[in-house]
Amino acid sequence: MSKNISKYLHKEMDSTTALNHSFHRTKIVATVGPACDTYEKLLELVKAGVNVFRLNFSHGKHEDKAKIIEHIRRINATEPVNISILGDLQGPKLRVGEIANNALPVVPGDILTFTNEKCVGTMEKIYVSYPNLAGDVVLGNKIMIDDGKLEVKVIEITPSNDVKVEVILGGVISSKKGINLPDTKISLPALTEKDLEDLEFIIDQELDWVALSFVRSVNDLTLLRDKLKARNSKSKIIAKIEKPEALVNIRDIIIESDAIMIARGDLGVELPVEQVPLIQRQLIRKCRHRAKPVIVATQMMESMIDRSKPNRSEITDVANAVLEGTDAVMLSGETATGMHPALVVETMRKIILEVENTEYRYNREDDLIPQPHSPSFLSDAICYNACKIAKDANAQALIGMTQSGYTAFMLSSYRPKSSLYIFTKERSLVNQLSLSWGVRAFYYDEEESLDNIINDEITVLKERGFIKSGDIVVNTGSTPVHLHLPTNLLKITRVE
Ligand SMILES: Nc1ncnc2c1ncn2[C@@H]1O[C@H](COP(=O)(O)OP(=O)(O)OP(=O)(O)O)[C@@H](O)[C@H]1O
Ligand SMILES: CC(=O)C(=O)O
Ligand SMILES: [K+]
Ligand SMILES: [Mg+2]
Repeated sequence: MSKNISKYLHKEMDSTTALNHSFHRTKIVATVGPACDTYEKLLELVKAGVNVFRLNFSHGKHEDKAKIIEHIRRINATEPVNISILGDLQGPKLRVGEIANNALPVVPGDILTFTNEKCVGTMEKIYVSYPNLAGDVVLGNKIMIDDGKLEVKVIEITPSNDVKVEVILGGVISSKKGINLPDTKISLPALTEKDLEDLEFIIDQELDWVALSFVRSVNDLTLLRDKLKARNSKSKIIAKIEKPEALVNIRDIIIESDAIMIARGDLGVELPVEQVPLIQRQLIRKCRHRAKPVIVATQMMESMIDRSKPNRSEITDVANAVLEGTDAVMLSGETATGMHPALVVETMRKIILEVENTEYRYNREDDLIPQPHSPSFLSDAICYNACKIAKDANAQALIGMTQSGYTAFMLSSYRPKSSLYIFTKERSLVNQLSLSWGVRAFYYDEEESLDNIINDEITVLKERGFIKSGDIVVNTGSTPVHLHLPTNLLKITRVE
């Protein structure tokens, strides 16, 4: 064992031993809001099983977010966990302004007028936060309000650039509700002025993941990537899939992003909602093939916002997402504004564990083989065969090393039955990998020799009780160590 091993033994361990619950391999993302934004509440959620906290920049102020970030960092510093933080940008989302008395009931046949001049919304006029609405829509276009709960149709564009619409599906319009224009090409930039300000904050705060809403093309991602690079940010990018345009370009979008979120809320408004289940299934498959983490989001446990038990359909939704092989499942209003944030997380974790502990179809090396023409074919072949050998030898653990994260995401993408431990000297990755299926990450920066490194890794895991004498473990690594090459080595060991 190399001399500094003890320094790795104090903190960089997974949450399971210390928090005394079994490790769920499908990760849980929870949105932070007024219902859970104190230190105590956040800690409670972590203990219930949260791996990643999402800060939604569509709501709330920077100063409140800064406090939440401080709380989460304190939890990471004092508890044996590596909770990741995800900043979710609002993106080019249109919203109505303030509505008089926060409620405007409308019925089919009513005529409304959308204007870009600020006003309190009434039957007379409703403010929409988008100067080019009249320029972008054409007669007959549908406009959805409040995630599609209400629907209107464009009947007139006035000389003063107001948009008159007829109500098709009635309901109550309240302040600040989102608007979707499924048949209109919006001419808003991928990163609005608000997004750019929020991004500065996200970079300053060194958040682990930044999610870009309403991604339409690879260009949107390149724009964000360049902004991050310009400031030497290590934040990784999540492309939120919630526009039909994204589906057309999905191959390139997956390749260019670090992870994908299936944002079913807006997605189900932007295209026929009955298409969402199969899109979800296909996106998860495609992401696994490209070794990119994927999150299933929105309304997973919606009824628990104000009830203490989920619907049967929600339980089945979470279970099916796990069976489809998603990396993570996400909670929004359930934890942000709901009545039972910790109970929702705990319930979700139980559903995940039940499926994971009884369903062994994870190892999927048969349906994912390395592509011989890929630039990373050689290291892909190592990862593929590491998983295959781990399965054949019934290995207790698969142990990978990574600097870019690539090997971790690749090993994880096979959803191996063996436990997956990742060692990295890249501090930012230790938290970032909390999003990735099955991964438990450790900080480790020795570079003496690969023999020592592998010995250390096995020792750390043995000291923690993750593996014991007689267990078989499979290690991946890279040699010569000091050259930092992509993964090129595979070793199988019986633990002494
Ligand atoms: N500070 C806050 N952070 C997050 N959500 C909040 C906050 N305050 C209130 N909420 C409410 O909690 C719910 C959170 O759900 P979610 O994050 O999906 O919001 P949304 O507006 O539907 O999402 P998006 O803008 O990403 O489409 C929303 O209904 C929102 O109104
Ligand atoms: C999460 C999100 O943005 C959505 O579901 O639309
Ligand atoms: K958002
Ligand atoms: Mg959305």
